[in-house]
Amino acid sequence: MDAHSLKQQVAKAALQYVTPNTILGVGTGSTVDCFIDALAEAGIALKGAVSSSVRSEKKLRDIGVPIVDMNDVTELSVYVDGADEIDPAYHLVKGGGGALTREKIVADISRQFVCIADASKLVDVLGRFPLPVEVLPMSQQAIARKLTALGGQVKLREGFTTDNGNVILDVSGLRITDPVALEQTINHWPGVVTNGLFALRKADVVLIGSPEGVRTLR
Ligand SMILES: O=C(CO)[C@H](O)[C@H](O)COP(=O)(O)O
Repeated sequence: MDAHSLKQQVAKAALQYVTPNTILGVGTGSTVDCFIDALAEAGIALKGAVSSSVRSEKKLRDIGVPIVDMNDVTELSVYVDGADEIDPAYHLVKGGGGALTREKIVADISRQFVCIADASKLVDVLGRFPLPVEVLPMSQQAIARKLTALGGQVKLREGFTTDNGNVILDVSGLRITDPVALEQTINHWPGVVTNGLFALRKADVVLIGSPEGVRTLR
């Protein structure tokens, strides 16, 4: 089974968490693209969606799902999104697509975060995938120095601006044994918008696609 088929398989499995005629939280990435395709294929009618990126908003509109402003909802029952890494406690690294801040905001107001990914995303310890950190452009150098002092190698994501008008620093070489502490530490630095650790608000359900079928971890 190729990588795209695994994404399609796990995306389809996430449909069981979708209640028709409700407002759904929808994340960003190639697995979420497959999920939006699966929604269209299954003909599930939604009242609307709160989405974590301009990219997903466009794709949702194209299949006829109305986009709902985050300020017009108090809570979502379900948020479906992908991840770049998942540890055994369902802490995540996200932000490979650069949508980490909006993803964190939407996940935070959702009762259930359903994470969809293929088995290659499972790790024992987070840190194999470079940790994305969204920063205000004026603080780029100051934050890069602090991240380097933590032991990471810091690289500016060249030519990329987030949907919020900021830049992303990708930090490789970290071995993240205490994701909650690291998430809090980095987020306290002035100039950081947020980092890609989803440890304080982690996934509630993880669906893993593999050639043997979809596994549900909760
Ligand atoms: O966090 C994300 C975007 O900011 C994505 O969920 C993450 O990068 C996984 O993407 P993909 O499904 O393409 O592997």
